[in-house]
Amino acid sequence: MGACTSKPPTEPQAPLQLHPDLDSASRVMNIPVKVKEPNRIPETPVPAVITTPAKQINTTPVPTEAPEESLESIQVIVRIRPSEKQLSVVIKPPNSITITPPERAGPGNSPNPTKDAAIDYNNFDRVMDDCTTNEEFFNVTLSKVLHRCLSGENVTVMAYGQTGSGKTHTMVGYNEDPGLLSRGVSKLFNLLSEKLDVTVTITLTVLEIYGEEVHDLLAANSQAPIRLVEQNGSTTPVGVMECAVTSEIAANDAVTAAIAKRTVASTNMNATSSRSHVIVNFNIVTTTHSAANSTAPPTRKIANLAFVDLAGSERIGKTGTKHSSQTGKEGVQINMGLLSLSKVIKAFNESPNHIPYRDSKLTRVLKQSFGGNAVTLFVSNITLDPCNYHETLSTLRYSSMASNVVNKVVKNEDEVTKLHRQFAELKVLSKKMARDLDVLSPRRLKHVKKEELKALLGTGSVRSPARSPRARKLSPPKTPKSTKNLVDPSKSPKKSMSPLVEVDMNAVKVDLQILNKMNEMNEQLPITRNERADM
Ligand SMILES: Nc1ncnc2c1ncn2[C@@H]1O[C@H](COP(=O)(O)OP(=O)(O)OP(=O)(O)O)[C@@H](O)[C@H]1O
Repeated sequence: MGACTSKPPTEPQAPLQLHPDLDSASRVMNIPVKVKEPNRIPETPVPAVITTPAKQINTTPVPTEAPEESLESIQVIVRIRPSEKQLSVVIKPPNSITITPPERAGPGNSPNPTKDAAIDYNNFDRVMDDCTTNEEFFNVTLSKVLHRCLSGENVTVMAYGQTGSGKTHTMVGYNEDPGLLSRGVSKLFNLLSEKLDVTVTITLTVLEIYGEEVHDLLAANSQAPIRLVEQNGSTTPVGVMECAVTSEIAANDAVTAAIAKRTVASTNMNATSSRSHVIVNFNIVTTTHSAANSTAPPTRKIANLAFVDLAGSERIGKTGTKHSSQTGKEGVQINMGLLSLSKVIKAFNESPNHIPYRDSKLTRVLKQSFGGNAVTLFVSNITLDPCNYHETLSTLRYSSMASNVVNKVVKNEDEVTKLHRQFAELKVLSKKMARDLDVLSPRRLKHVKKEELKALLGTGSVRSPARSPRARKLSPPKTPKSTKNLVDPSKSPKKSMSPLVEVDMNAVKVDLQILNKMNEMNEQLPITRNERADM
């Protein structure tokens, strides 16, 4: 550790910022506002709304199957911030870290009770050491899952850890080394530029959770509290500004301007400490048209890409603030919000029947990312400075528990696409049903040749079903005469069949029941007689 060229941060770097129009003076505390060129990573000027001529469009029929649901654990990636003093650690790539406790855990901390007992964590998805650049970090994390947004899957990336551990550095970054946000936006637009058969619309919302208040950072009055409502199992903010973004530049500018309104303050632990949680949401609607059938409805997938930069947990004593000060009160509120998040994570491990999402605004807003419908990347930011030993252990403990949370990821489609899909499904089913019923109808059975029936029944020889002991055995006790001699198809081995009798045996079983019912009602008995006559 520590052999890399990146230096421990002595001077706080200027955060990635700031839009010239920023309206942050009233919210930013104790730090001067610096106006810089908005950060941009290499640009590909791609319009967000891409409409292609019909001839270039690929054939995409209406999907006839329900979207699959995949169960996926939250991916936890530990990132270590450079620091001058280092705890003794062993990192075993790619995913394990062992920490040896210091003799004393540092000023203000109690003596270490488990002296010399190294603590081993090996259930992370990845551990990235303090030499890792933002670019490398992006390449092994978000970059690998971003494409899933284009097929309608929600993706959340969130940074968690104590104050000053590098969450904003990871998420937002700096002009020279942009973070996951602008790298993610850049890659998203690059991916879209490669998709020629779709129309895409992207809208942006930016929320701040400050204490127990939710603010809309895109609104002119970003301090007006926003109400949350529960809708279809997830929490929706009411009346937030949605900004349509049509290019990478527009998206980055809008995000930079919004983040500049976030509340920050200077503490002993971090000169630009975030006093609120920020959630940047991109709502991505991808519409695919069918070139083969111009009357076919387009299919529409909807995904949410969320970047969550949490405020850091802090010990009021260490931050050098007073409980009664504004910064001290904010610290208490931040800790309370994070406590509710750790309770949610803990509940998945200890009492999964009740997950206390409703305990705070933070956990309500993040509900889909914990146990819900999202591919979640959980970045666990830590420092190895011995004086932060207990905080680092706590972060690792909760991160380890977070890796046990399983989400149900679905390819989201809009209501119209869903209805069309269900209608197409019904059509296929009803056709199949009609075909199966027709195969079993007395009229068709009369003409089924012996060989074909042999193949259908999967038997070496065809006997009169009435005389077959096997058939008798399989007949249900109260089967009406008319159908009791038909062999239960589920008991027959499935063999290849002639086209005439190409039929799903399970479907036949169901159809048999229907036939029985029909025969019961009509008191018709010709099937057995006809079969016997033919055989
Ligand atoms: N990987 C890193 N390499 C170099 N410097 C870093 C790294 N991570 C963090 N820093 C520096 O450490 C300081 C604190 O980082 P940052 O503001 O990202 O912490 P934070 O976890 O967001 O803190 P808070 O919760 O208080 O907002 C900043 O000056 C930042 O530049």
